[in-house]
Amino acid sequence: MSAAADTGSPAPLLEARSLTRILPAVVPVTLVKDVDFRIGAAEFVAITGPSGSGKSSLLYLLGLLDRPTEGHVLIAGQDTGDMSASELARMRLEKLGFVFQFHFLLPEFSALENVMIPMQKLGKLGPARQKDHATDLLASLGLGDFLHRRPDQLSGGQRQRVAVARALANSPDLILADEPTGSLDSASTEQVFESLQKIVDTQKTTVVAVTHDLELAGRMERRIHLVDGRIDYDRQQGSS
Ligand SMILES: Nc1ncnc2c1ncn2[C@@H]1O[C@H](COP(=O)(O)OP(=O)(O)OP(=O)(O)O)[C@@H](O)[C@H]1O
Repeated sequence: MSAAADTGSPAPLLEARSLTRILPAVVPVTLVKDVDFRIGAAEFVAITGPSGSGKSSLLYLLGLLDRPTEGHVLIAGQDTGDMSASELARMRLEKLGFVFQFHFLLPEFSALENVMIPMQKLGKLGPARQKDHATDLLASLGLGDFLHRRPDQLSGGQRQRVAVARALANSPDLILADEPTGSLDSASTEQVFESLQKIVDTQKTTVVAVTHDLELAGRMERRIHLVDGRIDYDRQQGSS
């Protein structure tokens, strides 16, 4: 049953219900334990916590890149627990965008071509419209003069903004970012942060970002703080 049916109100965009991930081993490793939250549209949320507290593991579960041992991830009220691998892949392509600490751009392709790749995979737009859309996205992130540069011809901050544009290519409802500014200097960090904030403000896309940077996390509207795989409710700030 969807969250919307439970409450009569619109389902949150992203919901974790008693989310738990335990790696089976002689001594099982608990990565995430009993995590619950609801995140709405156009929220900018930081996931913080010490090294090894489970931030990346949680993001992988939310991004449908890993499956929980117990509990549920709901996206727009839809429980992803019963979905097949191909249904999960489709949902990732249509509804989610990913940005990682390392940009993972394809080195032999230009910025424009890299941003067009998710559109080609989805197959909803023809080549001319893919190109127009990729051009608009890159221009909106201040990269209008760098469309035809390959990743090795861009600065770290520019590469990461191309990665943000690529994450936006299929107009996802939700961007999941794992340390998106982790390898950048302060000026590039600011540019990438402002790009993400702009997406939230203008496109009403929700952004959930793992970060070690507490100053940056403090500028996001809400923080989910993990300790040993669990939410530390004393340090969680913003709506729940
Ligand atoms: N495949 C694995 N096998 C064993 N332990 C693992 C595995 N993956 C993660 N862990 C452990 O699970 C815990 C959570 O890891 P995770 O990467 O989610 O933490 P994190 O908060 O993102 O850390 P960091 O801030 O250092 O990136 C850590 O203690 C880590 O060592």
